Amino acid sequence: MQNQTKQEEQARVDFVRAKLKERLTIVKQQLARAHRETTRIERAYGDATRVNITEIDDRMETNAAVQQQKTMVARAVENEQILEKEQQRLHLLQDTPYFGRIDIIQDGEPDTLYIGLGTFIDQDDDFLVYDWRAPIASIYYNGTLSKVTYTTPFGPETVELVNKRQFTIEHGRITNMFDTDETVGDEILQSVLGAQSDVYMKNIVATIQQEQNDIIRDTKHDLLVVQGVAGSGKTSAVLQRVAYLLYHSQKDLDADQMVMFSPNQLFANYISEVLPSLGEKNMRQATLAEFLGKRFSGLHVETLFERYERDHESLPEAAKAIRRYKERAGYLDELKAYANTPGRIPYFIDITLNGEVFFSAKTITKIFASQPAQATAANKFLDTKNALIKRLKTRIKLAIYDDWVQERLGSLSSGEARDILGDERFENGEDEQRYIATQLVKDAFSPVYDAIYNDYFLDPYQDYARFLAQCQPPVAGNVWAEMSRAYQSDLEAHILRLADAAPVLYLRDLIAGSGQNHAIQYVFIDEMQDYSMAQLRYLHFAFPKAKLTLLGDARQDVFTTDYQPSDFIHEISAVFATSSVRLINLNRSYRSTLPITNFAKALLPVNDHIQAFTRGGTKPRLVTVPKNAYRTGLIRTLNQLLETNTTVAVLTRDAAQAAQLFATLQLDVPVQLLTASDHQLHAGCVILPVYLAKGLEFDAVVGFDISAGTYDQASDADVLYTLASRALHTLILIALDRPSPLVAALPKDLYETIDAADHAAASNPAH
Ligand SMILES: Nc1ncnc2c1ncn2[C@@H]1O[C@H](COP(=O)(O)OP(=O)(O)OP(=O)(O)O)[C@@H](O)[C@H]1O
Repeated sequence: MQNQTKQEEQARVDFVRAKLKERLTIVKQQLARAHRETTRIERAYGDATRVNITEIDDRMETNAAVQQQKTMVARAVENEQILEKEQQRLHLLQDTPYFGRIDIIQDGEPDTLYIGLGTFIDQDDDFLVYDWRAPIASIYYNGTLSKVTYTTPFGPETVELVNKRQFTIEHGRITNMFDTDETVGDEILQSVLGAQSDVYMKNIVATIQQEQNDIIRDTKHDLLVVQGVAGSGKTSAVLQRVAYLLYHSQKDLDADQMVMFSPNQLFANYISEVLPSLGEKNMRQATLAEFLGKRFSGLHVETLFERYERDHESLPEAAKAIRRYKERAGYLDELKAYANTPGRIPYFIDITLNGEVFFSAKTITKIFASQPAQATAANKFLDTKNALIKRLKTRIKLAIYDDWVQERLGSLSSGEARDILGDERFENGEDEQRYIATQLVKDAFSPVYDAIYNDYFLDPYQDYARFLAQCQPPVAGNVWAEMSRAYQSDLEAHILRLADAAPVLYLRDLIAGSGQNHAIQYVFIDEMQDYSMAQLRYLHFAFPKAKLTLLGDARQDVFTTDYQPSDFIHEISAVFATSSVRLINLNRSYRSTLPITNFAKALLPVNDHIQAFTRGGTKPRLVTVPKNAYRTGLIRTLNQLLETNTTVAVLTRDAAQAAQLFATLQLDVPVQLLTASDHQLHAGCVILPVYLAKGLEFDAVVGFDISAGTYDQASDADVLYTLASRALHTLILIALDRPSPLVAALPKDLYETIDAADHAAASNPAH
């Protein structure tokens, strides 16, 4: 591009930055003033009004004056928050005010628009920068040079796009810029993808690709399913989608009303910087294990990782069949029918107080059974609860004349009596005594109240056991009975297996009428292939108002290949049959170099759809070494890789192998072991089992023990594919004794081989 153009563009960058600086000074002053104002109002009206704006809820407030003061505080706080957000946006724009420019002709008038992380308007109301999420900015991502139509809140608009320019601006200097007629050209993408990785994921706003833009801007569908090959930007697109949705529903949507289910805590941490880098708050994040664990107090719900490690030892055919049976969406339908069977009584247990039965299971059963037979279980349950509360109240009234109460009354000090009375005043001593006696009884009976309120009289675990007993099992009766026994003995050890967790929760929620969160508006599920249909159905039930975005890759099915057929997409559409569904396929893989993507895709039996992004690099290396002589070579390799790479990962088959390898290497390589309970990724060299690396990426990946015996089964191809596709620039596979047949069978031109003798000699000349 001509020098003069570049100078002109640089002059504009300088101009915008100067304006930004001016504005920032003003906003800082305004913010300081606003803060003083908030403090002043809060002080003036005292503690009663010191509220967080989000706490201004629908609690009844009788005192109108206080209400008015609260509104004033809320307004002041809100004003401060708006200014804070603006300050944050201006800071974001300082280094890189924008990354794109479009020249358009609209209604015969030429116009030039610059696109950046946020809108910036000067005092003359000129738009110096447009937010990348503004309707007109979609032209930048979607349009080629011609007439283009974009959607506005008032309907479609058509303009002519005459030029599109991309910039890389660092610390206010344009380091790269060029015009393109493609959607978003390859050159800048090349340099972004060629860079070293970080321990945090970066945002991709400057280089969003057209098909990713569709995911980001879809607001029409209740269910968006993104099936994308490894490294195709599913996670990236979905995070920009969150930012997009927050921008477009500023008034009605808060980040707290969005939940992202992440595959593990490392991943949650890895993506945690993307939204803040876009000037937005992070949405809520949870792993499925955390979500389930919170709902079962006192029980440990088996995690996917624990199950994977256990399966790895043995997974008999019958166990697979049982798991498939329980993980169907239909299993939950059967549970629902079971829960609402007319005349059926859930499994109730006694409510006890101090070791004595207070309300027996028999009494509770009678109350439940007396409800209209056709009512739902939840309605009957609610009526039962109300009836129990009523009976409790009667028991309290009667109990105040019991001896123990009268004795307690007699021995109360005047201080204790005053504490109980609080602000209550009575006309005569008798009423006062009755009040105090009632409070004493209420206090003594409070465990009963808690038990009723918290549904402790329902035993969903045993109720589920009864359900199991009446199922039409997919295996022989004695095998099913054995599973039921194992379920009971696990319960005694306070363990609930993963396949039973969502069903037990569902049963409990159906009966107790609980477990649904109506406030959540969006749920995002990453690595959807790791979820069973039953779990997805349960999440749909738990967040009934939420629109869902599911993303995943059926080919990175590390956890379930052993027993699940993979027509996932078909099934999923059936599970959410009532919603408006859109399926988007992402087939272009951006993460890895061309040789690594070509190698990874060759591992899969069906791979024609995977398109590699053409970024050059060295071929993957397969090093075969004797089983007991890998150490020296591996140490050398890792130390070498660390010289030129920010992140290096050694990926093992399971956690035990990772721990063992760590113990072997830790004295000679600066290396860290990562386990399922870790939250934080580190730069440098890490060792972790491959399943924990899902969703993550590293400059260099060393696959350890890619040997015959470790990766033998056809289904292991998915695990190897996941492993290989974690690498951005370098992939090295270490086979012990003999390489995995899955790799050995690949065309030889896809990788380089280094044989044992060379490796041993190169790694350890003393040998
Ligand atoms: N449009 C883009 N511009 C720049 N980088 C991109 C783009 N799309 C994807 N990438 C990069 O490609 C890599 C993979 O992206 P991401 O992790 O979102 O993919 P994914 O489909 O979720 O991967 P996987 O399923 O393998 O975990 C990341 O480094 C991301 O920054």
